[in-house]
Amino acid sequence: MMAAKSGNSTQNVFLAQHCHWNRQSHTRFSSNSCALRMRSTHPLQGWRLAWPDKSAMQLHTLTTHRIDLGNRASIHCHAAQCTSAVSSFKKVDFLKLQNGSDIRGVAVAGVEGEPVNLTEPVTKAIAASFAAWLLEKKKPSESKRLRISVGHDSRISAQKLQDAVSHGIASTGVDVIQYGLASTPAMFNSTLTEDENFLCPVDGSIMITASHLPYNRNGFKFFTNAGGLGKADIKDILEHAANIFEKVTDTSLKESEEAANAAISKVDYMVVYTADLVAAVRKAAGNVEKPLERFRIIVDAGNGAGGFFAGKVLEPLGAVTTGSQFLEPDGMFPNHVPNPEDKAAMKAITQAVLENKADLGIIFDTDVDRSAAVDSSGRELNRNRLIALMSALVLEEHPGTTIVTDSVTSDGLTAFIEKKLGGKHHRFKRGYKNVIDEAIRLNSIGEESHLAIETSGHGALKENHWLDDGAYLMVKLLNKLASARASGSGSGSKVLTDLIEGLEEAAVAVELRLKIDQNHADLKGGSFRDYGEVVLKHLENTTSSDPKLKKAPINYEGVRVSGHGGWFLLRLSLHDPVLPLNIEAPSNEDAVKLGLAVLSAVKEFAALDTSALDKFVQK
Ligand SMILES: O=P(O)(O)OC[C@H]1O[C@H](O)[C@H](O)[C@@H](O)[C@@H]1O
Repeated sequence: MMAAKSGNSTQNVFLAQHCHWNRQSHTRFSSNSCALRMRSTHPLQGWRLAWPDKSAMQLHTLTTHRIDLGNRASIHCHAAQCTSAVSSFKKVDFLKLQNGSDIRGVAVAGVEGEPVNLTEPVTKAIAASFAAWLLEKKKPSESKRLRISVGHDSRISAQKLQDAVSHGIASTGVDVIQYGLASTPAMFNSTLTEDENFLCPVDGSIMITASHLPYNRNGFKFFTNAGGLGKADIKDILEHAANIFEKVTDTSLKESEEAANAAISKVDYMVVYTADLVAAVRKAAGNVEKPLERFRIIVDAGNGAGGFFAGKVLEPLGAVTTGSQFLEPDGMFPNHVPNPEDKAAMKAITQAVLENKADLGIIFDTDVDRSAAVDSSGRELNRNRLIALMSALVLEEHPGTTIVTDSVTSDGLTAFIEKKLGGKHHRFKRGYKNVIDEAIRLNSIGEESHLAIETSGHGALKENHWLDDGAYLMVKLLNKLASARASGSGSGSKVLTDLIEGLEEAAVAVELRLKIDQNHADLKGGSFRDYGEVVLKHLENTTSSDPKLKKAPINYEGVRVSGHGGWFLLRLSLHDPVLPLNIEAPSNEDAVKLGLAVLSAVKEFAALDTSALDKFVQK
């Protein structure tokens, strides 16, 4: 099951340079107090982050640098003054690697215009910074060593980044538990599992993934047992990483690698994670060993990390999975983009379901935090339909509960949740972390919510620790199939399709992404966000004078307007210099009218590329 833990020889190497977080007091430690602390406490844990560079004797020449992090925190960096400390690494803009609550960058060279910025030294600095953040947060006693699990998806840069992450963590004196190929939700789960045989629970976890992005990208998601880290913490970690990075030398890097290998263990954690999923379905079916016997279920993992679902979850439950496709990890993603929002991906799983006469098809994104399904007739159960289906299941268990969704959900979905299912639809913002945090907030103020879900296929349930887990969403569907069969109330995926009967769907539903040229003079040196806000304000003013259009009374991002039997939403992208425009309407003609209303308001903005909208209204 796992490799034995090797020794702990990292400690001698990391004795010279110390960067530490001091969130409360902003106190500066003097050089002497730092040196004393180092000798009198556990050498590598506590408040310090040690990044390897020089020798212990350089402790005598420590100087302190303080970097302010606004009102959240400050970093104190004690760096030995030594000319050999001059890093041979190029300056890196660490904050550019932030992507909401994730870190994303280019890890593989070869794509024009996309230089590599997620190098191994950068990765090490980020991992070391996360470990330092964790040490500061958990404040472990001197006798306890913290541990961080590290997993990755199928990307071709996974191995090299896993090594770099491991070395970065180990350089702080924190133990590293490598899981190898894993899913994002499994990584979070490892902070909750209580099983010392698997070295669990871990104190923190890092998933190496860039979700559905192209092969040359990669990135990180971070977890503690409180869930995924938020934007503010990621920003702190990146700023701290930049500071660490500046102090790294070639020699220090090499030394750290040799020493760090000793702090690394390997565990097959997916065994635990998949056993939990299997147990959940068995339990829902009334403790039947093979509740999915005679079901034919096809999995499409898109050559990402989700292939385990066929052999390790469905088959033990009795399902036949022949016809499943793209289960082998392949970081070049040769078949289709692993993304349940992608048309080609949905077409591929639909075809496989129909060709194999399967009862159900299941598709995951690369790191399995998103998913969708296809019923036996080839009907896609993704986007609004998946939300409707999950809402139906959750509202059966929790009548009247609030369903939190992202902002691009349809009016038909609201009507379905509120009129047909008797729940409440709280349409919030785009972004999986936003919807999850909002559901948690609602519960904290007394409004019961059990489901936070996006049209992207991210969905999190209260019963599953608010973890957005594509595999768990699919387990909820399997539970329904299994329990319906056990109770004799139905067999096959019709049970699921029947649940969303009455969901009204617009004949036309499009998303057009209007780019903002960040270098355009019209920005007057300002940010694309400020520019986008001006565009949105102007659209809001223009549409308010059109009697055929009505602004949505409650709306949390962008401008959402009803009219011509449909609606549109123009908002700022969470990450890109883009204004995504969603339009839904009963006919193409109505959709064009809505498109024209937007176009007439935004066309005067010279830095906005409206070509997609121009084309759409000319149809
Ligand atoms: O704002 P957009 O560019 O449409 O991107 C929004 C999406 O970004 C990422 O993919 C997040 O994982 C999703 O949770 C989010 O919905």
